[in-house]
Amino acid sequence: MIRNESNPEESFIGFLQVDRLGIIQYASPQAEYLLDCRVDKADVSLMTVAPNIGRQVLLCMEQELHSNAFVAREKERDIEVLVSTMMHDSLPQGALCFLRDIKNAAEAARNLPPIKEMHLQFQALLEHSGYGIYILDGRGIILKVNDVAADLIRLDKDQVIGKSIFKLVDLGIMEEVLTPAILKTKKPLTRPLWAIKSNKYIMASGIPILDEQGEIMFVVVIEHDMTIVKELRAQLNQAKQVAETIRGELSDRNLLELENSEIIAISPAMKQVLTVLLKLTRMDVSNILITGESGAGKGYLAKFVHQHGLRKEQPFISINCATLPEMLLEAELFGYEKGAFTGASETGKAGLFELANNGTIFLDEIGDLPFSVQAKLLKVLDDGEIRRLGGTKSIKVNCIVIAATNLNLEDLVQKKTFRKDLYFRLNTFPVRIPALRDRQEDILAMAKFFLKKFNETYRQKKRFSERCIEEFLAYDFPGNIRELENLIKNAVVIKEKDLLTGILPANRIQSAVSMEAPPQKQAHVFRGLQEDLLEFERKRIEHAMEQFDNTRDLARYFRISQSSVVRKLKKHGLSF
Ligand SMILES: Nc1ncnc2c1ncn2[C@@H]1O[C@H](COP(=O)(O)OP(=O)(O)OP(=O)(O)O)[C@@H](O)[C@H]1O
Repeated sequence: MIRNESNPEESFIGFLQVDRLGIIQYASPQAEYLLDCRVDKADVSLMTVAPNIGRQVLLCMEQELHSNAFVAREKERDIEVLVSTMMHDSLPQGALCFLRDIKNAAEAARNLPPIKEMHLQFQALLEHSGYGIYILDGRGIILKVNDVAADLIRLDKDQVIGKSIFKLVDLGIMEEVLTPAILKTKKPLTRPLWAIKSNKYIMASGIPILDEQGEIMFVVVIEHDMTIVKELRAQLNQAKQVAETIRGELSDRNLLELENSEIIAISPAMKQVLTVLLKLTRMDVSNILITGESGAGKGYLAKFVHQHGLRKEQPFISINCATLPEMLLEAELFGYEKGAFTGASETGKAGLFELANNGTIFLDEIGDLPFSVQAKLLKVLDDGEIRRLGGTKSIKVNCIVIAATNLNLEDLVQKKTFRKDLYFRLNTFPVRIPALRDRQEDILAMAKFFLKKFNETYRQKKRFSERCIEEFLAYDFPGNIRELENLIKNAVVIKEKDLLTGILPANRIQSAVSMEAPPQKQAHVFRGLQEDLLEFERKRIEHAMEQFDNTRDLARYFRISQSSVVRKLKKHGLSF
């Protein structure tokens, strides 16, 4: 509002601050220009430099008016004055005076709002901005303070206006404040403060207003109540925790969605494995070591990790470390430059790590990795860099590494055929897949899944007999899922009859089924005679159906009529 340009003649508004005796505390260059004086020493009275104005200002304080406006003639100028009294305990402590030359003002009136209007605007801004506002002079005396600021420190405005901020802090009336630091450094400052009395968290910004000499005229401090922001931050943290929980639940939901996919996981043990793998894929972590017996699904799950991860659009490169001799394996993994070895291609070749860049590389049978290649693999894991055979420059690669083995790597480390440091690097996220025999719930689901798959592939309508299912559950599946898959594929293709029986290796199944016998007898104790007879009848018919393929032969075998055979087949849901 005060135009503070270097040439006072171009300014319209002068500003003065006097104490309650009319001694000038501060005069802006504009005020000095209008009153034709210099206030550079102490104790200059307004009555001396501008008696007509001084008289009216003192009168205003005497009469305890909050503000007044008048026109007075000084030094052949008609000067319009707006007085704003600084009150303390309802007593005037001094006054702020805004001055302007009416003649100039008339000329400028087209551009400037009347001084009273400006004052009103200033007051409105002060009181209704929503921020706490202090205005202090260059000595730290509080000139103005609005209701919001007073409320934040739980004091009346009159208790602080006209007082030194230093004294108020010394007396413990106000707590930590910004102004002393700003007066010292003459620099703006923003700091969080804690208003103990109102229990509010405040963000305070103080700005020094400097005069032409670089001295502080005022300090304006604006306070923003951040309590709500703090509360919102607490709510946000709470929301984040909820989101984390939901994310955890989502991985369970993902498991549900997987029920429709080609991955079978009914048993709690397998569900746990999938939950862990889903977490790892979501976090895009590398160095996952999958262990488990041969055929348990290690390769299948490695692919699953890739397909459900952030890199699913990128390559999935798989290599069996047991199938290639040392030199070739090294060339496969890291590539080679032309002429690197006898028989090397003329152009050189990129290695699998390069091909898997940004995607996933799956190192199957990692326990069989030759010792010399282990050191090179360790370097890739540590530095994310490879060097082609015969090459000199390092190439950066960024891929998820998943390794798998059915060997016990710790044993290999003991036997010194596997590097300990590599084992620790690869084993960052170990996942053990349980053997199929240890997840009974999955056996039937898998069996049904493979039967449906191969029936579709080979256009068959094969189905399992009851005995077949009992045998599955009693069998120990040394070859795990791969064995089950192959057995069913074989049976679907080879067996003549649609009702599948005896598809497991005969020598192993005998003992397995007989071992299961006692609990079954136990179960019979609780069944009625009728149910037992029905089950006996069904089993006999199923056995007979393995030897005969029409109802006529069955009738002859059981020595009953053909129509009785048809009725019984229908009753048990059986057919040829
Ligand atoms: N969870 C599963 N759901 C459906 N099919 C599966 C599942 N896990 C494995 N399979 C099937 O089982 C077969 C064997 O799996 P995989 O080759 O991944 O076993 P592996 O543990 O890697 O065996 P190896 O140690 O001999 O390499 C695969 O052909 C796949 O079709």
